[in-house]
Formats: sequence, structure tokens, C-alpha cells
Amino acid sequence: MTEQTFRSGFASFVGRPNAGKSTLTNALVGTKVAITSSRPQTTRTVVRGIVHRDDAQLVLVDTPGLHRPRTLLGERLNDLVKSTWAEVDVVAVCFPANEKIGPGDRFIVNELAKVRRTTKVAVATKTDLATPEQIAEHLLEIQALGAETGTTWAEIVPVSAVAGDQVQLLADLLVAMMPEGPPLYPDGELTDAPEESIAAELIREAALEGVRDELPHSIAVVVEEMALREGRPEDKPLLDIHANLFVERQSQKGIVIGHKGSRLREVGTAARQQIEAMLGTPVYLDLHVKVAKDWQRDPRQLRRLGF
Ligand SMILES: Nc1nc2c(ncn2[C@@H]2O[C@H](COP(=O)(O)OP(=O)(O)OP(=O)(O)O)[C@@H](O)[C@H]2O)c(=O)[nH]1
Repeated sequence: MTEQTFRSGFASFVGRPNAGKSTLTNALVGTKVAITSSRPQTTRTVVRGIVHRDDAQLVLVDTPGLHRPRTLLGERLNDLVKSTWAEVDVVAVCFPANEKIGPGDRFIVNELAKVRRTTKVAVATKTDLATPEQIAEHLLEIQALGAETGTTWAEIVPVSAVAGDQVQLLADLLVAMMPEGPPLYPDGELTDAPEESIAAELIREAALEGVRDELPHSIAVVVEEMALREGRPEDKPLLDIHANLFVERQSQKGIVIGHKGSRLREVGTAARQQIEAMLGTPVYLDLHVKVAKDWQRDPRQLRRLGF
């Protein structure tokens, strides 16, 4: 009998905004790690989900959507994406099966083609939203896009993260592409994102719920302080979180706060519940809205907000 080899490594899902990357990460890891939203471009922080198996550890790096940069923030995000691609073992490009392959996908695959060494996989996401005929057509288009851009797809895999279709197969295929190596993280750890950044993302997700137009891109959240309150009995801990929610303009501040603070209260309650569920500790959330004028275009502010 030969001893089973252990594999470990990194994979990153990329794709145009809303392609289903975060949802797929969560489905693979089996818990809510990366935030998901029906609004595009909400994933800014690199959040890792870790798939633990007896024979492997697969670390998923969830990157922001790559797009044609229009602001300084956009450029920084694109740089972040490309440096991630060069460092991981596999990049899996997500193409939603319910939408046509478009210029956005072509742009990403062309950029990815410049990163030579990394293994490339194509994932047709959201197959529950497409007919078998559409899926077949979609897979052919993905193959054609590979040929056109000089990309060799190691695999083309249709999945539905929501229906749970083929998610396990995708995990198996990705694991098989990882190099042999020891576990990289302690058993059972699902993410190494600092708790502060998880909390910040959950607050941002709650704040994005129901807002329209430009506002989603204008919201940034910074957790200023996060600590267990002192003097509490051991079986009744309380986590104090002080966070600032930044918008770019005074007018946006009013929208976020709402009539007599009603909207901000809702956001605070929703975020608190999510954080409590995630960290398993009762939370006191102190949330303030501040204006950081045009922060997306200002390098100093970007640094302060963690970009
Ligand atoms: N029906 C269906 N919807 C899905 C599936 N995967 C994702 N979605 C939905 O598609 C939307 C976008 O999914 P996300 O996972 O946030 O997409 P993303 O690629 O991470 O988006 P960005 O963070 O903007 O880059 C959400 O409303 C998801 O619920 C799927 O397999 N089936």
C-alpha cells in the first residue's frame, strides 16, 4: 500500500463583476466567508476561504473584479489582482452561464494570458439559470475564447454554487492541480482574514443592501477598534466594535443615515447579527458615518482606508 500524498496550494477565482466568485468560494468552503451581493464590484479585500480535506488543503483567494480602470482605486485593484494571479497555483475564470461571453470576459482572459506559468481553469457558473442548450453553447464559447487568446484551459467545468451542482467535482479537480505539500493552515481554520476585515466587509455588505447608482462604489468601512469588553463574566462575553463607514459626499451621508437615523440603525442591526453569527460572540456595534471627500481618487485617503 502506498501512502496517500497530501496536496496544498492556492486557487483564485476571477471573472467580471457579479460572475459568482464569492458565492462559489462560500459553497466550496461550506460557510459564509467572502461577502456576496447582487451589486457588482463589492469584493475589495482579498479574503481566503480554506477547503480542508483528509488529503488536501485548498486555499481560495477571492480577488476583486478586474475592470478597465477609471480611478486610482481601479488601478490599484487591478494591480492587486494581477500580483495575486502570479502567486497562486490555479486561476479559475468564472463565466456566468446565463450571460453571453462579452468584452469584459475577453479583457480578463487576455490579461490572464500574460501570466504564463499559472494553471488556468474555466468555470461556467450559475448553470441553474441556463438551459442545457445554453450551457452547451456557453462551454463552446469558453473554449473558443481560450483558443482566441492563446489560453490553455486545464479544465472547463460547469457548476451551480446555489444548487450545489458539481461543486464537489470542482473541488476535486482543483485539489488534483495543487502541488504536493504539507497543510498550510491549522485544521478547521476557514479563513485567515483578520476578524476586523471580516467585520468591516459584513458592515459594508449590510450598508449596500438597497442602495442605488453610484453609492455602492463610494462606501468604505474601517473597523477602528475591536475588543472584548473588560469585566464581563466568562460565559457572557461582549465584543465591542467601533467602525466608521465612509462615503464620498455629504449628500451620500444623508442617504446612508436615513430619516432620523432609521436606515443606519437597520444597517447596524443587520451587520451586528451577521458578525455575531460569524464570530459566535454577542457584539456591541458602534457605527459612525463620515465623509472622506472623493476618497477613490485620493492616494492618501486610499491608504488610510486600507487600499
Ligand atoms: N442562481 C444563481 N445565482 C448565483 C449563483 N452564484 C452566484 N449567484 C448570484 O449572483 C450574484 C453575484 O454573486 P457573487 O458571488 O457576489 O459574485 P462575485 O463574482 O463575487 O461579484 P463581485 O464581488 O462583484 O466581483 C449574487 O446575487 C448571487 O446570489 C448560482 O450558482 N446560481
